[in-house]
Formats: sequence, C-alpha cells, structure tokens
Amino acid sequence: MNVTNKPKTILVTGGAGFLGSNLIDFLLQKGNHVIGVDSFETGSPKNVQHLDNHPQFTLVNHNIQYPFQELEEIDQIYNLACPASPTQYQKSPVKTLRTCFLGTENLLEIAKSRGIRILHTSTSEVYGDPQVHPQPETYWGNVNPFGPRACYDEGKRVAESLCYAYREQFGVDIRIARIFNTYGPRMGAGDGRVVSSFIAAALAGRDVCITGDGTATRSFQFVTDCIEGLYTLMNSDYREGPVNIGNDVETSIQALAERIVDLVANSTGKEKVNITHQPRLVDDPSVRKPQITLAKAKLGWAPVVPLDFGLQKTIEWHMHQT
Ligand SMILES: O=C(O)[C@H]1O[C@H](OP(=O)(O)OP(=O)(O)OC[C@H]2O[C@@H](n3ccc(=O)[nH]c3=O)[C@H](O)[C@@H]2O)[C@H](O)[C@@H](O)[C@@H]1O
Repeated sequence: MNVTNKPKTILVTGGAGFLGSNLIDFLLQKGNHVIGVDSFETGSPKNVQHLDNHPQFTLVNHNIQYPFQELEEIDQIYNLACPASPTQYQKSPVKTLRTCFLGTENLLEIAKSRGIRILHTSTSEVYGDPQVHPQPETYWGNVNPFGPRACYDEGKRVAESLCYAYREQFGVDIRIARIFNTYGPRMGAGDGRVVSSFIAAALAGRDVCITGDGTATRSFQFVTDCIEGLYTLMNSDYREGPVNIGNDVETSIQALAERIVDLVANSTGKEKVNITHQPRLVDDPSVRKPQITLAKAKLGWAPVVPLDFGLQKTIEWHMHQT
C-alpha cells in the first residue's frame, strides 16, 4: 500500500452524483484541490451545493462524451460519470454506452497525454447473473449482451477493455475498481435503486415493493467504505487488474425490505408499512457477493460499516430531505 498525503489537483467526473459528491468531500477534507465534472443528467447540484464557496473546489458542467476544451494541470482522474441505477441507465441506453466508451476514452486520452493516473469505476454488473458465487476478479461473468441491462453491463465491460488497451498500447497508469451495491446519503429518493427506494417508500407510508420473490441477494456497502476503497486503490501500487470494492455480507432483498420497514417504523414511531411483490426484472442477477481477498491483500482495505448502522444513517439523511 502506498497512500500519499501530499495535496493534489484531482479531476472527479460524475462529481454531482451520489458517489462522486461523497468522494469530493473526502478528497477536499484531505486538503486536495478538486475539479468536479458533471453533465447533471443524473447528478444533482444539491449534492455539491455546500461547496459553492469552497476555495479548493471547482464545478464544471461538461458531458464526458465530448473532449474537454481546456483543463488546468491535474495530477489524478477518478472517472465516476455514468448513470448507475438500472431505471436511469435504461432510459437512454445509447447514451449510457457512449458515456462508458467515448467518455472513458476522452479521460484516458487526458491521462495519456499528461502522463497521469486514472481510476475508472467499473461495477459488479460485469459479472452479470453470476454462475460463480461469490465473485472473484478472475470470474469473466455471465452477461446478456442483448437485453435491457446490456447498455450498462457491456458498456462497463468495454470500458475496462479500453483501460487495459490504453495501458498495454500507451502505458497509461490505470486503476479499476469494480464497485458492488453501495448505498447511503445522497442517493436520492427517486434514484430507483433498492435501498433508497425502500427507505423513501417506508418514510412516505407507502408499501415497499420488491421486484421478484425476494430471494435475490445483494451485498450492500455503505458509501464511506466505498470511498475509502476507491481512494486506497487510487494511491496504491496495485495496477495489475480490477479490484472488487464491496461488502461481502450477503442479504436477500426480502430480508433487506423487512429490516428497512422495521428501522423506519422505529425512527418515525409510525406503523410498519406493508411489503408487496411485483414480477422479477428481466436479467436481474439472482445473487451477488464480492470476494474481497484481493482488496484486503493488496490494498489493506476492507469494509467496516455494518448494514444496520449504514441503513440508520441513510434513513436519517432521507428524513432531513425536504
Ligand atoms: O447499487 C449499486 O451499486 C448497483 O446497482 C445496480 O444493480 P442492482 O443490483 O440491480 O441494484 P438495484 O436496482 O438496487 O436492485 C437490487 C435488487 O433489488 C430489487 N429491487 C430494486 C428496486 C426496488 O424498488 N425494488 C426491488 O425489489 C432488484 O430487482 C434487485 O433484485 C447497478 O446496475 C449497478 O451497477 C450498481 O453497482
């Protein structure tokens, strides 16, 4: 592990998104200068509003599908720009693919021409509906290239291939994180992903709706663990291949729903809402759990936030939204 504390100028794409804005806060707290880039298609200005007058922070409205016209000197790039919620990335699948390929290419070109390091955020979705469980980085996945999730799954896969190609052909210094289901403050009520959707419904007194029979599993990582993982990977010497960044405690969606319903009822003092079911989504992965031995060994990183604690923090954040 080689985590350096020397302040840097860091470009964060997707800077007004859920993960991007949390990463920016973290990097600023460490004394860095940060340039946040967002096209505001899924990112929200509210996520970075508190940084309006921050002397070390610049916000740029730009879509990474297009090359940057001008850019000051930078030391590192984190590429987090891409809609990540299935409901969002399926709205415009061509745009999602373009963000993954052209967007990543534009950033790799900057890294190449300036000789700087780039961390690309990939996803557990590269494993598709996995036939190997838990998923190690060496698993090549089970992805449908011709379905509603393909724009994201294949987009993220080709972006990894592009990073690899830029490393092999041009010697670009790359890091790739495969992020598993992450939740926490700033994942908005309308995001569509399961934790924020369940919390928002329960707080509003609506039924919590499971798509499927509830037996599907995910392994939920609190946002602070994810950000620590990304930062540690970026500043580590490990460049051989992708690294899973996730929590390896697996939970069924039914169990998650029941837990959220209980925690929200406890927090509000109101009655528990009902849990209902709708048909399973096409190509929805039936199980997901990261193997994180590589991250532990090479980065000395492991998640530390228990699900109940993270859910409680997330519920409190939602309760304070207007
Ligand atoms: O949160 C994430 O980090 C991941 O979210 C999605 O992957 P997915 O696992 O499908 O995330 P959700 O949409 O949160 O769904 C998780 C499970 O909950 C179910 N779900 C979701 C939403 C809902 O309202 N109700 C519900 O039962 C889904 O069918 C699925 O089985 C993205 O595709 C990933 O890239 C991303 O890394």
